[in-house]
Amino acid sequence: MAKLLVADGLRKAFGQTPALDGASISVGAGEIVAVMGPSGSGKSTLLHCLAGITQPDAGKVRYEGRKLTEMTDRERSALRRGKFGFVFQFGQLVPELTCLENVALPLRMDRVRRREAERRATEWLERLEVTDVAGKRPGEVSGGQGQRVAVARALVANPRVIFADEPTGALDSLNGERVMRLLTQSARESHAAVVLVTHEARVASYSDREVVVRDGRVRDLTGASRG
Ligand SMILES: Nc1ncnc2c1ncn2[C@@H]1O[C@H](COP(=O)(O)OP(=O)(O)OP(=O)(O)O)[C@@H](O)[C@H]1O
Repeated sequence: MAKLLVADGLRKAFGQTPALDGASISVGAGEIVAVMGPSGSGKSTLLHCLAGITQPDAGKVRYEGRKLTEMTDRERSALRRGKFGFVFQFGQLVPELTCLENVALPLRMDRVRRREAERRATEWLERLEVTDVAGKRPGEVSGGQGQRVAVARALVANPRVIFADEPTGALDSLNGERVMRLLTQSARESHAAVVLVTHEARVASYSDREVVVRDGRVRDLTGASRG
């Protein structure tokens, strides 16, 4: 499989605390990878480095062969806006905007006209089974609905990689399953890769491949099980 995103030998410390200690991982186009591991092992830091949000102290991240770690901040933000989508534990929707406007926002930032942006946002609300909340503000919807809106927003601009950090962490198991089913189904239909940080085996089971981060390093479970 062609490798879309490759990180090699990432190191990152916060003061005296090492978060990553030589972490390497690669993600193929359209591949869904679950990143598991104990609390504090470096999962979120790894995700932030892969997404170009955090600069590692050492090591390289390449997206389609281009080194994120050597881009200017401006180039990195352009790449994030154009190619990446994000879903966090708490939807992080803009509270003043309706759910429809939240989903349309990435398109509006790309200068898509309002009517077209809202038409495409409406399609995504339909796919995520949340058309009924289109006119509501995030404060007026349930946790599960809010996460489905956040997934719609992450996918609306046709990203190549979705970064999801504990996307079901604040949901009960039924809503968590629904979010995971819709997230992975939509990503597969869009041929988007997913980097999914989770500590729940049930959530990780939606992925194609599981890796474990321990003490700032990555172990590929698939490779380990082969011997
Ligand atoms: N911004 C920061 N400032 C200081 N220390 C940090 C920061 N971010 C992470 N760390 C530290 O780096 C280490 C790895 O943190 P990280 O959040 O990547 O782990 P995690 O595996 O995602 O944990 P969890 O499952 O609890 O979210 C931890 O010791 C953490 O306390």
